[in-house]
Amino acid sequence: MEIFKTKSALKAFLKPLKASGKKVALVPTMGALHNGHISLIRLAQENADIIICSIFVNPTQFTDPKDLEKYPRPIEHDLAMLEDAGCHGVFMPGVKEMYPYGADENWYVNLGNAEFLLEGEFRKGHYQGVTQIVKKLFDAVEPDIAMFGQKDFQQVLMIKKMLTQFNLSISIITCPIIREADGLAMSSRNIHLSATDRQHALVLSKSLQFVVDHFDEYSLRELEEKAMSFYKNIDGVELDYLTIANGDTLKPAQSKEENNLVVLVAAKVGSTRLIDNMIIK
Ligand SMILES: Nc1ncnc2c1ncn2[C@@H]1O[C@H](COP(=O)(O)OP(=O)(O)OP(=O)(O)O)[C@@H](O)[C@H]1O
Ligand SMILES: CC(C)(CO)[C@@H](O)C(=O)[O-]
Ligand code: BAL
Repeated sequence: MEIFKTKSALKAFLKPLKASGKKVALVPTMGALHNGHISLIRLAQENADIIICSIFVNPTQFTDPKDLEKYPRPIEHDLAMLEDAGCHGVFMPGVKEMYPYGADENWYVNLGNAEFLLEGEFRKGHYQGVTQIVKKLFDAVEPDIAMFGQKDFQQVLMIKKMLTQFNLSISIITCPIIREADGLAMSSRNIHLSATDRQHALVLSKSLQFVVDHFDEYSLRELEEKAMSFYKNIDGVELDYLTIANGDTLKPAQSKEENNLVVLVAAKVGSTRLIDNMIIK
């Protein structure tokens, strides 16, 4: 497995492989890898010849400086996991390599109204940061396909909008959410959960599962109310949103007859903010 710190070294590695017709997949991450990330690598292997994983904790998508500061960075462990998984190359640039003129670049990606809903409401400017760095990673790798997790449901929509704006023909593959045995969605931030938080965090997947399991029994708003009531009286858990939304617009669903429905949640558990979602249909 090769490690690249610069775009030019990465491009030099990929050039002959692309020239010989190899299909390249990019798996963008912020490191602190877990089995959710490895599932993205595995799916990439089924769909491409050369797998590049990027590890870059992108400062511009963090709206809370403390969140950025304490984001886990176990790089030796990450590299061992990627080597084991059979990844071909790891791109781990420094901040200067990605933002040579400073991180406050003054450009804008038109992401439509959904940019400002859900995560966009609680993390202002987050999706500008995400889509700008993903555009830079796409420019560096020029992959045929790129893998993203359904766990960041809104992120996938925003990245598809960015592709449209820049007329990029990269195929985006959305990978299912990998969960711990008890239902908690794997996340790099789970490491910050205390033993009590870890138990309390199960409320996210349980409330989503309730909506999926009881979808035929109640109205949309009743389902949301009942799922939100799971969060009452749990010490240290603070719900940001729980909504049944249209999976294309992310606006609250208006009818159970809509085709693409998803239930999404974000909550602070102790000092750790977690997100999760389940596709209803
Ligand atoms: N449990 C999971 N199952 C499938 N994909 C996942 C899972 N967790 C993260 N991913 C995906 O892995 C990619 C990299 O995510 P990232 O490095 O931010 O990890 P993370 O676990 O989501 O961390 P955090 O949520 O704490 O930022 C994203 O496309 C993300 O959606
Ligand atoms: C896509 C991404 C790597 C961009 O920094 C990040 O948002 C993530 O890990 O989901
Ligand atoms: N996985 C999403 C990246 C973030 O929370 O910033």
